Amino acid sequence: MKKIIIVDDSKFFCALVEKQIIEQTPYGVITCNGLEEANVILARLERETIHACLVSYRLRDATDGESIELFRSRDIPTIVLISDITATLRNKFWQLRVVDYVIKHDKYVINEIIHTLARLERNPNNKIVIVEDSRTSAKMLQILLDVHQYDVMHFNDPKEALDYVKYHQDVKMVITDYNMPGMDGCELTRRLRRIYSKQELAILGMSGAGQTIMAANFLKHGADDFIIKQSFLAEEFYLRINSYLDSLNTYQELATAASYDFLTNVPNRRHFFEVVEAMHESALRHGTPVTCAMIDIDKFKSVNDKYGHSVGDAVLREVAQLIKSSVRKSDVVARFGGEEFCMYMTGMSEDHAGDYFDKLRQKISDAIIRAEEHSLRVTVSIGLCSKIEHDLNNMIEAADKSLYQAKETGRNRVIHHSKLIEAL
Ligand SMILES: Nc1nc2c(ncn2[C@@H]2O[C@H](COP(=O)(O)OP(=O)(O)OP(=O)(O)O)[C@@H](O)[C@H]2O)c(=O)[nH]1
Repeated sequence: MKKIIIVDDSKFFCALVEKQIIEQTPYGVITCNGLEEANVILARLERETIHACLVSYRLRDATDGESIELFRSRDIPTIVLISDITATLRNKFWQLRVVDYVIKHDKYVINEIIHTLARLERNPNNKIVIVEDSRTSAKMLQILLDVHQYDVMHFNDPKEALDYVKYHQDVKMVITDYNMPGMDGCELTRRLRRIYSKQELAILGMSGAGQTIMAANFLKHGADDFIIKQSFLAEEFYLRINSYLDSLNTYQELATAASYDFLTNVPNRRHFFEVVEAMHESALRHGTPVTCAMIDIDKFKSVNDKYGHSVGDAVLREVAQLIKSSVRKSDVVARFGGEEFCMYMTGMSEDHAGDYFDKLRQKISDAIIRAEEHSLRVTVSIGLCSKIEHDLNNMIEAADKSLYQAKETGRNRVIHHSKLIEAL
């Protein structure tokens, strides 16, 4: 487990922050009450085991930020704790490349610290693309972004940047200069906005001083913000970048939460139809074989009755996991409600689909599910439909009918709609 090192004179403050970090983050904590102790502890630890440190600017045995220099000399992301800020200190902090400073007004400062630590953890997954043909300016941005642990890529050529961002949906932000060979920053912004909305990608325009119209130009072309290269404060830059990326991440988390089932972490019914309707249209156009499957856990009520609801939940999670681990990337599986899952797959013949789902049924019935102090097995019944219909709902209905017959004829079996015994 990676560690956060706290260096502060007050044992009370250290204990308070330690408790919150342990409760709210995946990190362990080491506390030190002065520079001397911090030196001893740092000598004992490998750099890779330290996630970040919280360091008081003024300590009894180091009154002028010497503790910050100690941690920065080992390249450890540093958050400074301070009672007041001045212009001189601000300058000093950014020269030392600290992640942030936090003013110790009251106990709510701890929320700010946790927030900053969470952001540091997330940032390696936040990819930022810099598009800038000036080496000096690109280097300066890279250094600033490295302090906050962002995943940074640099392009001199806007066309190459456009191609890269087009095919890499994990890029969260583009920071682009205006004057560049081949395509200016506003044009690049306009083209990127054709592909990505503001909820998917943040764009920050940049240009040199004296181009007052540039801010309006960039914003008009779809940028979220604009900075003047030589004159921005590092602190202001971080505040802007972090605020855009925080909003983007929150939006994406909400979108994921709205599309995924909370318990099993597979897509929900709504998301299933959003994705599958487009796939179904394409399959109809190209004559691709498709199969719809309804998968339902047998006698699931008795699992809840015998072991309790939380074991029932664990069984649902495990079955979802078994199904998910069997599907191909191109298949879509969703929880339709209760103990029922629906699956849509393309490109498999009816016979193959029968074999495939029989293997899945077998895999689930063989699995020993461990939940709380219990070990149990469950079976599933599966109904299939491979007769392509214009209306996707008709296929799902046919798969559902087959599932009903699988249940009626003994459960733990796969029934294909083409083999339905209509009398039942
Ligand atoms: N633990 C848990 N149980 C759920 C959840 N959603 C639905 N259920 C339970 O799933 C059970 C479904 O029971 P039934 O519809 O009678 O079906 P069954 O017992 O699986 O019987 P067959 O489908 O006929 O084999 C009910 O007891 C529901 O309360 C859930 O999210 N968690």
